[in-house]
Amino acid sequence: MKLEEVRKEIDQIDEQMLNLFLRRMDAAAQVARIKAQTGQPIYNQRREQEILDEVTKKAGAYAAPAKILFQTMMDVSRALQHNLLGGGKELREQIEHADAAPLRERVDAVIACPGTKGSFSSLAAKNLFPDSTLAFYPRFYDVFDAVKKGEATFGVVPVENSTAGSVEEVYDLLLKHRFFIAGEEMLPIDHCLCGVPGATLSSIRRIYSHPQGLNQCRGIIDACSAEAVACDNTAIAADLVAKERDPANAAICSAQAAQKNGLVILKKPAQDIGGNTTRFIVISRTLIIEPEADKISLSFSLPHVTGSLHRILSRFAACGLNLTKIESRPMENSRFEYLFYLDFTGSARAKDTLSLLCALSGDLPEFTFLGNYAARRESGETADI
Ligand SMILES: O=C(O)C(=O)Cc1ccccc1
Repeated sequence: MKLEEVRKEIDQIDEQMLNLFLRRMDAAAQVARIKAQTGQPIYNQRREQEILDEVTKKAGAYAAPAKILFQTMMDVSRALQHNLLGGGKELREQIEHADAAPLRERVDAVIACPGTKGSFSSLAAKNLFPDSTLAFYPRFYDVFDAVKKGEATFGVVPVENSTAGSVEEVYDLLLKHRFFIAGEEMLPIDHCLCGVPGATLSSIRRIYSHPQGLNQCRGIIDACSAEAVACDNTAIAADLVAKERDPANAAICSAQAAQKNGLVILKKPAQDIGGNTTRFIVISRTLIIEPEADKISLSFSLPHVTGSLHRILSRFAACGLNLTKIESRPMENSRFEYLFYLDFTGSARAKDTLSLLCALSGDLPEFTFLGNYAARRESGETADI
């Protein structure tokens, strides 16, 4: 057979398959109606397993790809059924009625920031909320607590850095509180190594900073043969060094934190790798979706079944949504079970995306829609304090 002839045959098979697929979807829709009348759940694990076992038995050498094909068909059928039965109704209403007022215009908002004046988080907060009031809390934990108690409208916390990676503590707090993400900021981070007047690179014995700062500046810490001492925050480290007045102490912090405390800069930039950038998020108790929102965050857990993550990701890909970040964190009180945290490009207000989110909310254990917000590129600017 010539290539042209085989292609013709494939076209004919595809046409038949498409017709059969459409008939299968119509049948799945009828099942949804019957299940609604009889009050049966959409997901019937035993029946799905029986179908897969039968396919595997009959497909011979193609057992593995046939299983993927049938599993995917059952996934999309289930999504259709969830949508027909109004699954995820609450989520749909929440998204459709989300507050759309831009963050920058919320001048009455109080923004909880970790550390003290001059912390990198506060610089990110100033970029996001130029006219709002900042309130400082020592640790990330306290920022979440302030938002929970309503002391602050929003919180701004770092989630990942281009050199040091994810800030796991913040992911754990976010997944625990299930707050919404209302915005993000990409801040270029230029660390300063600084000490009290009179301190020099050779007088330094201890270097204080947040673990993220210490991890981003390993080279200079080793070059000074100094002890790395972890603090709650880079700006708190600068306050401490100024208070102790010991030329053996130094801090890794922002230029603003150094200046505020009258410290002298011994090395800038102090980080190991150029292009050092941290991504910060805005946490909120209420759902805010700004008009230009183009990034979606969500979390869920997955059953220990082969290919379960792949199956979910392929459903996002089918909607044209691109995965930009995935993180897995151990679940509290369950050994070796994980919560997955995902970021995608996309708008929750787009019809197909909203349908997918609603279907997943009925289908996945522990599903949480964490927000839809405007993705930031690097601004190249650090705010003044
Ligand atoms: O906000 C700060 O200053 C922190 O201590 C957290 C941090 C540390 C390093 C880079 C970005 C944020």
